[in-house]
Amino acid sequence: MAGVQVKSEIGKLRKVILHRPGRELLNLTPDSLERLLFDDIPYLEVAQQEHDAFAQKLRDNGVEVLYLERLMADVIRDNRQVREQFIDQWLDEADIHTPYWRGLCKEYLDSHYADAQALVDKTMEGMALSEFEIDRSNMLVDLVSGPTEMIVDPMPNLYFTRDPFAMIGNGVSVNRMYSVTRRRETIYGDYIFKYHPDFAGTPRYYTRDSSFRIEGGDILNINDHVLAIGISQRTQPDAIDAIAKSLFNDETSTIDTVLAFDIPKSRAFMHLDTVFTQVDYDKFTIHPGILGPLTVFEITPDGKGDIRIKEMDSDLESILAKYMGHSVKLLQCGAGDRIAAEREQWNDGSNTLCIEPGKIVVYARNNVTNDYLYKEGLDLVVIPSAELSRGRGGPRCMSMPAWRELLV
Ligand SMILES: NC(=O)NCCC[C@H](N)C(=O)O
Repeated sequence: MAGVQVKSEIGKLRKVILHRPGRELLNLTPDSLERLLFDDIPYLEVAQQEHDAFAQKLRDNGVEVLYLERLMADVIRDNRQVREQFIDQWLDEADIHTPYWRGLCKEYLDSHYADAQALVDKTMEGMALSEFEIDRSNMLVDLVSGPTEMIVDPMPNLYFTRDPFAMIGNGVSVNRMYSVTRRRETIYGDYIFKYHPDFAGTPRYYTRDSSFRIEGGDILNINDHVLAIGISQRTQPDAIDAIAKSLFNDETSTIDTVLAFDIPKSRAFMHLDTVFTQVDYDKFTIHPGILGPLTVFEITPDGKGDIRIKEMDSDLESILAKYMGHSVKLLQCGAGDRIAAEREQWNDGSNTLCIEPGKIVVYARNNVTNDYLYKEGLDLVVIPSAELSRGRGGPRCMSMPAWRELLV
């Protein structure tokens, strides 16, 4: 199973990429929360226990669990040149204010982080001013900085491996992220898809240096011909035009239709998968809040290397039925209770990870939605969620499938 294969949202999951939350969460402070896209500070030890329980449930269901941080360490472990290149790129993008501090950071990494795994973990954790024991009496900027000042920000959102890159069929979109804080996350994917023996050579349909923003949470593989992408707070329509062209003109891709779902642009609905995920051949979870305002556009090749766009004028069920070839049922988060829907939506009640048709991983805390999904015949793999949910992402956000069995 070298390379990637993701031609649906529901085919039996065989291989997945996760990131175990690490010390980067310890560098969240009340003042940095908003900028770093968190609403509260998770208790790391418990978040790790919950994440380990998630990974174990996946293994118990026959899924090979790969960790982003280990794949990245594999890439640099025995390759001095790639290691140097990685450090330089990470420093270049770390928003370090002066060449003097860049030099100090490089020296610090070289002298303290010879071990590949320790180095990768450190790049994720960030660097605090307090780690450097140097005379700062000649630098006004350092003297006025508070003790929690970070020289390099942490990357606390890394455990949402869904977003920085996304598998589409046998290829990958390495994304340009919406926020400054998440932009550096794609460095890891870039290196893994360039240099890791299991992933090098995977066709790329989008690159991190593109002009427009797109995130993996907006990308849903409906089947091997149809891809759905959210126009959301995170993903710009221009990026969807670009990726559609790239998919239609690349002979490794079988996608011939992209459906662009125009969802409200807000934090509660940040990605399409925050409000809409497939759970079975003919079932989707959905947040009722998007049903009214949803507009869907169909994008197809025009036969001359460009694209043709058509606004769909039917309801979501009819649109999905048209492209899937059978009727579908939409299962509403909160089971029809609007307050439960909004509360559980905030904790990713619609953001399930399907591990085979009809079997989904869900957060324990969304009990109203979960009871309803259970009564609708779904097989639920329930995971603890007190701390993980503070980052505003659920089981789908916390996982990037690398291999799913094809549907028969
Ligand atoms: N696909 C997703 O909805 N991912 C969740 C990302 C949460 C993260 N705190 C963010 O705001 O980007």
